[in-house]
Amino acid sequence: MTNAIAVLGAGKIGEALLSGLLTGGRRVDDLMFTERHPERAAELTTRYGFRAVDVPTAARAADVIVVAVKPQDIEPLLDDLAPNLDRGTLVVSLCAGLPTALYERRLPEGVPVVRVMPNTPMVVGEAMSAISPGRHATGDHLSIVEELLSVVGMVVRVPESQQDAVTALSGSGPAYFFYLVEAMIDAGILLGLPRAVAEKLIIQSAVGAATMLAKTGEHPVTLREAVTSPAGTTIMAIRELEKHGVRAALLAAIEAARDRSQELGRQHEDG
Ligand SMILES: NC(=O)C1=CN([C@@H]2O[C@H](COP(=O)(O)OP(=O)(O)OC[C@H]3O[C@@H](n4cnc5c(N)ncnc54)[C@H](O)[C@@H]3O)[C@@H](O)[C@H]2O)C=CC1
Ligand SMILES: O=C(O)[C@@H]1CCC=N1
Repeated sequence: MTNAIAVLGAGKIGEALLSGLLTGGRRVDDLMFTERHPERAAELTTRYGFRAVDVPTAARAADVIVVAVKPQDIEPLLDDLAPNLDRGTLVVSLCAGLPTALYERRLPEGVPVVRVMPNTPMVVGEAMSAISPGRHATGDHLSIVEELLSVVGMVVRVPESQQDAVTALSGSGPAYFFYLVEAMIDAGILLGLPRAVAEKLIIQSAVGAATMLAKTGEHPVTLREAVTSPAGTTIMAIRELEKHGVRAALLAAIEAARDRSQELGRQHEDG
């Protein structure tokens, strides 16, 4: 088991990972972070007891460095990290779009890098994380990352060439479900239901449907067909969804997210 872990950038994902590792049995003394906003750093230290450190301390003390800043903030962070990093330290990037080659170019020669695309259900231990090795990452490095992330959800290995698609699908995916739930609650309001009732009905339906998908192993089409009675209510709704191009909208939306992930990577090609 790796010992010390440092998260660089303790925002939503950084906090979710650190708190998940703590809940999963890691010692608080082995969990540290850097954060550019002092109020945010104080908040995390007060809430969990994690140590706020600077980049040189993180680089010296940690076996694994997890980069969790926005892709747009990566350049100054790499400037800080490069002169301090030991080539044996494993670097794990959670940043959308950023290729392992960027880190390999900017950090000491031979540093192992693993690219990860997690998602926010990490806060409830239900993340979906996809991991890919960079040029110097071995099977052992992948196992270390798998062990770390399996505490906060499921982990799959994918080739790095698939990471932009993964980002569009599962990285952003929770937002699509939240958007759908939000719209369905609005529909409840349209039909005259009290908001609290509409919320309860839709959220439990979402939980139930997700649990059926995860537990029965049935194909989504089979599960939908079981709800769709001949000349019943569901088929009337499905006809409207088809008429309004919801399926095509989803395909186009996810393609746009994939394109944006690729673009974020290209913005750092000369870095
Ligand atoms: N939010 C999401 O659903 C997901 C985010 N990601 C990726 O995770 C990364 C973090 O995303 P969020 O947590 O949502 O962003 P966030 O904005 O909540 O967190 C980023 C944190 O990094 C800090 N920061 C920025 N530059 C820094 C520096 N040089 N040193 C120390 N701290 C610094 C910021 O103050 C902020 O607290 C992004 O690269 C994003 O692409 C990946 C999967 C899902
Ligand atoms: O929207 C974003 O760029 C990040 C990456 C995946 C989910 N959130």
